[in-house]
Amino acid sequence: MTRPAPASGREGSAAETVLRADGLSRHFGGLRAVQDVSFSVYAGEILAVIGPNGAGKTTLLNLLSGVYRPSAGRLTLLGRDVTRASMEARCHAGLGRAFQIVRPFGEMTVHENVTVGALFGTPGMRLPQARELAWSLLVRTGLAAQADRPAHELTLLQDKRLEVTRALATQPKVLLLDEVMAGLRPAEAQEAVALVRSVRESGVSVLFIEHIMPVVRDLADRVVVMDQGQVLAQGTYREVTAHPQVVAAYLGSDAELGAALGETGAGDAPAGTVRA
Ligand SMILES: Nc1ncnc2c1ncn2[C@@H]1O[C@H](COP(=O)(O)OP(=O)(O)OP(=O)(O)O)[C@@H](O)[C@H]1O
Repeated sequence: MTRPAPASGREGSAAETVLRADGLSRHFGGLRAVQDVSFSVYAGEILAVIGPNGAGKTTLLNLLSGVYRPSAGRLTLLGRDVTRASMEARCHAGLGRAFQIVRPFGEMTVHENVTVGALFGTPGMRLPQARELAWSLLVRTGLAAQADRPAHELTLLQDKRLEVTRALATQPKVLLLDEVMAGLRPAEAQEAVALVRSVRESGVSVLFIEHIMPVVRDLADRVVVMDQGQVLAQGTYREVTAHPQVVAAYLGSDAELGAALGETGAGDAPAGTVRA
């Protein structure tokens, strides 16, 4: 499936759909944590998923990566139905994930940690090849100087770099990021933003969950807003932050985020393409 490229400065060419959710739902007993969620991630795109606490963002990420099976709906990765596929099968099919809480193998070196990611991500990859791939990725993500240090010695920002590098070592076409900016100081968050941009430049699409609105504004080509398990709006940052229901959802739940929305001057923005 193709459509015009997202609003990211690459208009004029058609963009391939790399990940497509159709009517994804996940219920826990009577609780509809995710309800009939549909969206696409396009090649070369950075897509943010935002929403107030409890909106269903993490559950959605768990549905995408295969931690949970959906109660209903369908997930397509690079044209292939992966709705029932295991986490491992999704990883091998091109889906990578980096977690908010980083859990490297602390006693292993940084280079060994990434090598494990490479071996896991590509069945049949030989050790020398995995070590070489790990090294090239560490150079790219700015961790080469730490390559021989035990992972437990890293700073929080370096930990996050390692988490992203390990995920990249599985050679994904789409990378899922779960609040990777959490806990970072503003200057560190800027470095992490640059890292995510470089991931995209390397040809990997990115879907990220984030609470820090300036990061969403700076990084996302498009934004999917969730509330109470459903998609409230999707569009560019300006479009979704101009959407009255989005503003209401945030102001009703989180004053800080509401203020962040206000700071965009969103009331002036056109809301024409936002779908509620
Ligand atoms: N394993 C589970 N069992 C039961 N309920 C769950 C489970 N996981 C999530 N929920 C519920 O589903 C709803 C959505 O939770 P989820 O963690 O996906 O939201 P979120 O948008 O990621 O929130 P936050 O921003 O606070 O992390 C919440 O009401 C939560 O309590």
